[in-house]
This record gives sequence, structure tokens and C-alpha cells, in this order.
Amino acid sequence: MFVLVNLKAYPCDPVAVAEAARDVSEETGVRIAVAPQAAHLSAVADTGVETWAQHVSAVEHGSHTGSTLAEAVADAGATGTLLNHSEARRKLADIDAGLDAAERADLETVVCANNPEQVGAAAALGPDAVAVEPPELIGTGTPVSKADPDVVTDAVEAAAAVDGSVDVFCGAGISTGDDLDAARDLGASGVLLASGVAKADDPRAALEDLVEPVAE
Ligand SMILES: O=C(CO)COP(=O)(O)O
Repeated sequence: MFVLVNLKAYPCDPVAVAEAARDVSEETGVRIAVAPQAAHLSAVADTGVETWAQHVSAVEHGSHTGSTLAEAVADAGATGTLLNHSEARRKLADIDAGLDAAERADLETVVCANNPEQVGAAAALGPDAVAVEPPELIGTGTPVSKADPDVVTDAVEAAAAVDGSVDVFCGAGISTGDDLDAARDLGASGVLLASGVAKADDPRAALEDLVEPVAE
């Protein structure tokens, strides 16, 4: 199971979370990556943790003020990027072009989607993975893998029907090892989470609990 921690714009210490994620990943053998604010990418990557961007713009080098250039994200140490999110919704054409930009910069990709139908559409664009995240459960602490398991199994089916090589992750309300275990049982190969770690009093303990079912 891949654990991808999206720090969104939460007021946590990105380097402290990154160091905890690096240590827990090394101790348990579980792949854990951290996606901080773009301005924190270098500092997070310097810890040695696997580092992801939250977004790259659908642009190439050029006159694109305010954009997040895929090449710049890679230069800062990111090896992957999220694309699209319920909290920052993109047009399909922009997701498609964002995937091209990520490929140019050799970044791994996870496209977020709100439901299994969108998962099918996103899978057709050829990302490395899609993450299904029902918006109504995001940030609630109620895990999608328990509250709405059909969403996960339907997402796995929808992606497989389009492109069997696209991994499916799930997110929204994931915070404990039980939640991760349930996600795995439903066919997800990773989890995408935010508040369970970014808002935890002790992010290291939160991560240790989260990966416990899949630790070596
Ligand atoms: O939106 C999410 C990750 O991208 C999920 O957020 P929570 O883990 O806070 O529910």
C-alpha cells in the first residue's frame, strides 16, 4: 500500500511531518510520500522523504505568470504530483495537459476524482493512478473505506474496465490502520489522506498507527 499525505494548506510544520514520514517509511518498509505546498517542496525533499507536488499547471516554459511549472517542481525534488482535487477542480482538458506536463518532467501522477464515473474518465487519460475521494467525507474523519465501501470497489472496477495498469487509491476520512486495512480489502493499492496526519497532535504516531497493518 502506498500512503500519500496531502498537507493541503494546513498550518502544520511540513519538515516535521516529512521527517516523521521518512522515519516511519524506513522503519516499516511502507512507501510513504508527502505533498506539501509548492513553496515547501525543496525543504521537504531535503529530508529525504518521497516528495510530491499538490498540482502542476498545464503549461510549458513561457509566459505563464502564477503557474506551477512541472519542471520547476521536479527541480525542487518532487518525483510525483497530484492532479485535480475536489477542492481545486480542473477541466478534463487541463488534467490531460497537466498529465503531459508531468510526463515531460518525469513525474509520477495521481489524478483525484469524486466518484467512480470520474475515475473511469480520469483512467482514460493514462495517469499512473487515480484516487477516489467522495467530497462529502473529506476532512470528516469518517473513512470512505468504511462509510461508503461501494465507492471504492466501483472505482476499482471502473478503472480496470478502462485501463488495467492504472492503480486505484482511495481517500477521505482515512486516519487509522483499520481504515487502511479496509481500503486494501476493497482493492485499493494506496490511500490519500490529509487531516489525519496534518492536523494530528503527533503526526509520527498517526503515521505509525496508519501503516501498522502493512508494516514489514
Ligand atoms: O482530500 C483529501 C486528500 O487529498 C482527504 O482529506 P482528509 O484525509 O482530511 O479527509
